Amino acid sequence: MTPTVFPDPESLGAALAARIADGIAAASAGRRPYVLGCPGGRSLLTTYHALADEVRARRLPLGHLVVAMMDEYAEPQPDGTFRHVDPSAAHSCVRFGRDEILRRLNAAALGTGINPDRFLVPDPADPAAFDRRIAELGGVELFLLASGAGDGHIAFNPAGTHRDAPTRVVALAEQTRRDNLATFAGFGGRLENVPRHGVTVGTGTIRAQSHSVVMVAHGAHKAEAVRRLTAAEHYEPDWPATVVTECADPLLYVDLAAARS
Ligand SMILES: O=C(O)[C@H](O)[C@@H](O)[C@H](O)[C@H](O)COP(=O)(O)O
Repeated sequence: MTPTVFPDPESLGAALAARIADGIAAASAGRRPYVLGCPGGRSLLTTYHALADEVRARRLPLGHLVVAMMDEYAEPQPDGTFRHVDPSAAHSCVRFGRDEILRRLNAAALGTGINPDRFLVPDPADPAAFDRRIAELGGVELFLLASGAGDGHIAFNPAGTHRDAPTRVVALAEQTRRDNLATFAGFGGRLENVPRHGVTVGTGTIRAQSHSVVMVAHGAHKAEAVRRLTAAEHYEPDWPATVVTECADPLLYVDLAAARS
């Protein structure tokens, strides 16, 4: 893939937010849903911030926007089932989505905000329901993507994931857990604080259900991710983020620091 290089994460976020805002406006005019696939973590923060600015400046209504979070940490229960971690936890992707996306965008929307039933998170009790709901909505208009720095995980899909994997509960790879120490400061840098399981959108779901994708990588620590993604011509299971190469209308947005190193 050929990356589009931006000077810094802020200019990257501004360009991507303008693209998303165009899509939301078009969907609103056409009275159809606009499903936006969203990672938690640091990579898309500048985009979410800039999107709030776009929503405010363009007075965008958000009634057609569906925010689909790509994953959440999960805890095993005594009966062998799993449930989401406490949504008030600092590392919860549900918390991240509510604070960094819903609350921010709703505060910027002058009129209609995001309907609470249009915030989707895969449920460890019924992961397949997430894929069904996405399909019912007509797919994901734009899936925002990020790559793990150390192992190329995408959402929580670990190295070795099959390209057609559905949304499901997974055991987190140790390197994914190590990468996520940096993603969520609330772990206090202690690996034992990082949960061992998660519910994740599948690589197959991302491939089959996305109408377009933008993979974002910024910072010198993402240099290896950028190297792997630019070199990839097809899906490479040892770096699951390479699934981006097999998605419809894929783009790779990076900053100078990630591109240079
Ligand atoms: O946190 C999540 O929702 C994702 O599961 C995870 O895959 C994340 O996107 C990457 O670990 C990159 O994280 P950063 O963007 O913080 O580098």
